[in-house]
Amino acid sequence: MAVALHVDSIDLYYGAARALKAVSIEARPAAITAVLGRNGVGKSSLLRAIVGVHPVAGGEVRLAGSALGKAPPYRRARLGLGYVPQGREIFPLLTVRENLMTGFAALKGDERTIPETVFTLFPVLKDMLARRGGDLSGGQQQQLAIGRALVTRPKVLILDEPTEGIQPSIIKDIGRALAFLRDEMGMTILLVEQYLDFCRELADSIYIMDRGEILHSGPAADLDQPEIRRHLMV
Ligand SMILES: Nc1ncnc2c1ncn2[C@@H]1O[C@H](COP(=O)(O)OP(=O)(O)OP(=O)(O)O)[C@@H](O)[C@H]1O
Repeated sequence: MAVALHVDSIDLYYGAARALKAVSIEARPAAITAVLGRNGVGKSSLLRAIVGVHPVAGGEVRLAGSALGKAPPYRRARLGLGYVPQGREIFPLLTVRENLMTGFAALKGDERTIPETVFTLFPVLKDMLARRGGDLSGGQQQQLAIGRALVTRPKVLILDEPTEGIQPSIIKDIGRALAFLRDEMGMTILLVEQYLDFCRELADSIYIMDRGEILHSGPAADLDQPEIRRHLMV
């Protein structure tokens, strides 16, 4: 069943520096929501707060209406949050199969299998199951990181700059995979990005962030507005 993710007015600090200021967003069920903004505006911090790897100082994250409170990351994974972190965080010395199996930690014993969808979406992973994660290209590692998140059977898939440093052909594969997960599996997807064209083609709705705050929200077509494009230029 498709579920929504709500972020209500969260604050996040690094020491005395406030990185998120009363940020509220909604990721609608079976839709792709993109958060855009320049370097350092707080996009990764927002995702880290949602998945519970950094504590919030105020506000609330709700999954399918239930507040997550102070639930640690492993519990959020069990409740249905899948996370693909920035930089992918593949284990370089583990094989592709072992990297995928690290997702089993979020599953009950009888659910510990790699879903066939992972290999349908990313056939290269099947060919490379016995290879070490560190031997894969950046794009293949990104596919592996998404595959590992899918192993946990997420209701909401959260991705931190999935196109960063990746060649165009693999960006297309990743875009197609995300569209399939939304359209055919009803998955709720939240991603942060700096690549405008990727978001314009793929996203249903967008948020624009600046200095820890949400400046604008609307349909992805808003990315065509000159004012918004100017704002996102580095
Ligand atoms: N561990 C940390 N300790 C202190 N400050 C941090 C830490 N992580 C991030 N920051 C600061 O918080 C702010 C937001 O960073 P964040 O990584 O969330 O931004 P971002 O929009 O994801 O940028 P990028 O695209 O570069 O990842 C920045 O000013 C950054 O320097």
